[in-house]
Amino acid sequence: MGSANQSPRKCHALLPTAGMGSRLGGELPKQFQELAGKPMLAYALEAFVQSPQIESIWVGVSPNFIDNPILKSLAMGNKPIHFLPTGGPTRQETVRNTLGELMKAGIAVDDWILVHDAARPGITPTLIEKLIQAVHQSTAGGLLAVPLADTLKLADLDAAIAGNLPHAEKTIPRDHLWQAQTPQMFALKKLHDALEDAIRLEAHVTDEASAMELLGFKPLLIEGATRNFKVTHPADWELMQLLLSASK
Ligand SMILES: Nc1ccn([C@@H]2O[C@H](COP(=O)(O)OP(=O)(O)OP(=O)(O)O)[C@@H](O)[C@H]2O)c(=O)n1
Ligand SMILES: C[C@](O)(CO)[C@H](O)COP(=O)(O)O
Repeated sequence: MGSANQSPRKCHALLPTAGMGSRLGGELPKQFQELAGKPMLAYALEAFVQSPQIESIWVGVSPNFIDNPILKSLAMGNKPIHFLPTGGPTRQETVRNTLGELMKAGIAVDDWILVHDAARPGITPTLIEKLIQAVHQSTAGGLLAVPLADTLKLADLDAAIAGNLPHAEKTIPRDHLWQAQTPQMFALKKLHDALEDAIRLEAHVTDEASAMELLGFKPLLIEGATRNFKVTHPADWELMQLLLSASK
């Protein structure tokens, strides 16, 4: 397979950062809180700045946060990082709005966009390269993901309704089940239009791949890494702090 650099289709990163981080808590949204010495968002930005195939980086920010000085402190390297006030009430609206601005800015409609959660600071240039190499010649796009390792239990619904401890009702076969990570890599306009449809139809879409799947695409699943887990709860924050401190 040829190098991604030979592809006429360029690659760009898009980081949605308009979430509240309510499950983590704290004074600031989690992506702007200091984790092992710098704002959590800085780690993912660094990984994309260091990835030679990434041409430009676009960050979807809540309009309420766009003038915050933290954003200025995040400028780094010689690659353009564009902070845009495109944050919306849901992740998919933030991504859709930011993709719309990329098209207005003249990014080619079939360029590759790698959408990555600001809350996954464990991403590395090696994982980004692996995704691009595997996906850049596909038609459907693809995403990092990890095969499920644990045994899966379905809890009884009655207990959940009554507020009691749940019981295992049955075990669900985990064969062929993967946990979706990010980056998720799709063509700019195809992804924009897929998210637009999903939002209009109020479809249950929690990542870019699910919007593409609704249109019949079958995105490639490329094995990611445990270190690329999403920081959602306080226990994730503590674990990520240990990991990032140890990698310094
Ligand atoms: N309206 C939203 C909601 C989420 N995100 C972003 O989507 C990514 C994944 O979301 P998650 O980690 O679940 O973050 P929050 O929505 O902030 O978390 P919570 O549900 O705990 O508030 C994060 O980079 C987050 O900032 C976004 O840009 N716009
Ligand atoms: C995009 C994602 O990180 C893939 O695992 C995930 O779907 C985001 O989930 P959340 O519902 O915003 O927590």
